[in-house]
Amino acid sequence: MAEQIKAVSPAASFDYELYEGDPDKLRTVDATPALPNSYIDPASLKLKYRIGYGVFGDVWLATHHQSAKDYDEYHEVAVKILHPIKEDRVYEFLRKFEELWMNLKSQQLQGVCWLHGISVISGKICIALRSYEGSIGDQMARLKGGKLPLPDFLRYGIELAKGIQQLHQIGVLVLNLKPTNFLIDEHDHVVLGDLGIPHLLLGIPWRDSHLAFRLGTPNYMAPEQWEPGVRGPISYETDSWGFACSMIEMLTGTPPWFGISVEEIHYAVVIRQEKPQVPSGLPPAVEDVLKGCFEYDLRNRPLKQDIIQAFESSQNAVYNDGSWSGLGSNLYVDKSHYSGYSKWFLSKDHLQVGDTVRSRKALSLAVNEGVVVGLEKDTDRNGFALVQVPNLHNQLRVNIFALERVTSGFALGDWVHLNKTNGHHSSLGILHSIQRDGSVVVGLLGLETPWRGHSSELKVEEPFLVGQFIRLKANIMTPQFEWPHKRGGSWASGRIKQILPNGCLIVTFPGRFIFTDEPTCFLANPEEVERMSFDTCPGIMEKYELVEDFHWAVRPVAIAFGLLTATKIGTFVGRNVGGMLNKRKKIQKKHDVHNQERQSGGNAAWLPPKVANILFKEGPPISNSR
Ligand SMILES: Nc1ncnc2c1ncn2[C@@H]1O[C@H](COP(=O)(O)OP(=O)(O)OP(=O)(O)O)[C@@H](O)[C@H]1O
Repeated sequence: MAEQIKAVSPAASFDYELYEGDPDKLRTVDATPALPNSYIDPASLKLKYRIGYGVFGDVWLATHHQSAKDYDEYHEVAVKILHPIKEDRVYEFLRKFEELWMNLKSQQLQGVCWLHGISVISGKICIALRSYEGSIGDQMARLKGGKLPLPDFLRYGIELAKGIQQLHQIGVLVLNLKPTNFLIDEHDHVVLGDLGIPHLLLGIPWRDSHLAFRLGTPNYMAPEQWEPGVRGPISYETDSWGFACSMIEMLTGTPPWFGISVEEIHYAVVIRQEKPQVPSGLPPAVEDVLKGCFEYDLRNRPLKQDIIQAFESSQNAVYNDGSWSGLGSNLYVDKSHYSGYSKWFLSKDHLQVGDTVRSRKALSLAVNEGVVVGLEKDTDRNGFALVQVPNLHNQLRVNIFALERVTSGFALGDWVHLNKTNGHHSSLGILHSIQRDGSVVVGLLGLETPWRGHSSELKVEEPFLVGQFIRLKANIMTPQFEWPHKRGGSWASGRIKQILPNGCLIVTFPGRFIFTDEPTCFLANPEEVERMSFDTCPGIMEKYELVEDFHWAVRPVAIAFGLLTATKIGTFVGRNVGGMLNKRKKIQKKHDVHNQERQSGGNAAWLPPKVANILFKEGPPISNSR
């Protein structure tokens, strides 16, 4: 494949000359797939001038010449010229693009920009789009303060959310949502100008190894987007984060994390888990849904449907001057979290009559397993279900948020193990979704996007829980992630602080004293660790070591306590032994005195006679030996 691509990619440094070779060379070698339908002959594209540049490449204005027997047309197009990718991967990109192109042509999506096709010029991928009036970014640049008025913000927000939803429906993630990628047509409607270029580039490296590949533009990237194989997977809710970042910029005129370096953004978003600030004064439903888009765990974020609903409900309540009546928008303001699940998480799965259900694990409700026999109104958000529980005469009326659906023995959030293991990624992960037909989506460490399969390929595993103590399994010599040692050189034991959606564990080591410049949290592959508990620790030493792992202060305190105890015992023993010796000495002395008295005739010369009489009233017979 590399040979064919080389045929269309002379290694000349790119200026804006067109490829002059034979595009048919792409299909010369045996078994090479034919040129994709979306392929544009580079000779038919005439680049005019550059109109923009970004993270993934430049945008040029160009003309696209199309001719056949009965027509000869020139279209003005915008050509996105990507940075060069590895030559042997160009065909892979063309194939992925073709899939997208076919989907778009068959679906006629309204909310996304019109694609003319794709070409390869001087070895660079060129995506030809319809030329629009400009972008929202351009419009903002012309406005005072760069802020859009609230009615425009809501209207564009709805159109964009619908466009994103359409792309999601054909399985495409945008991953590069930002105002410069929102294009405006002649009727002032907005469409998505980036149809998931980062998604198409997933796993395809740049030719220039110095060019950092990022799955998006840093200011708008969700935490899982920075390293999806580690903190992923990326999924539809990843675009909710990017959408909310863009909305904030449209409202305030400033992108989130403005003015700070890429490294600092990464540290703030991924490590410190900070969220962009949502401006106040918005209709409550919009504020609520935007805040929901910044949940660290993507499963807790709203989907596009929720966003559209919140924006539409608020649109009716907003006047042209930007003020809003508050009517209609309060309906959706419910900030409740059920034991760590956001309402967005809970509303993703709708119960139906006939579903097997059980209480959510974190709740102490007594429904082990039952069947839904009835649903009350408004079950999407806040309804109640009637549940028939075996051996119970009456049905239970339970808030639907307190219940989870169980299908083939699995429920959302279960820890699961793939029956077939694969060396490329972990086989232990977390169930993100299960349909009633058994199709499942699982988050697995090492996979950038969710694993999709059937429940018959999984088994339920004992869950890891936040707060649990863990250690590396004995057979792990080189863990996937850095793992600290104890002073003696053996692996330290840690405590689970957080569990990522792919099962990757964030672990702290409270038994280690941390110096300011040392990391406090470490990552762990759940397949490489085992749980520790007092009961399973075999000996008293192991139990003590577990206690030491609770806090770094345990050991010094234990040593201090030991020293104190030793000192006390020493003092105690010392005193007692000393006391006994003293007593003995006294008795001895008494005897000596006694003897002396006896020897001195019963009267100590130094004692008054009365006292001596008392002391020695039972004294020995008086002798006068001196
Ligand atoms: N199809 C188009 N029609 C008209 N103008 C366009 C089109 N595509 C892009 N532009 C213009 O080019 C500008 C920059 O687009 P470009 O996509 O290069 O920048 P970016 O979005 O910052 O980068 P990237 O998408 O690489 O992250 C846009 O703001 C817009 O003015």
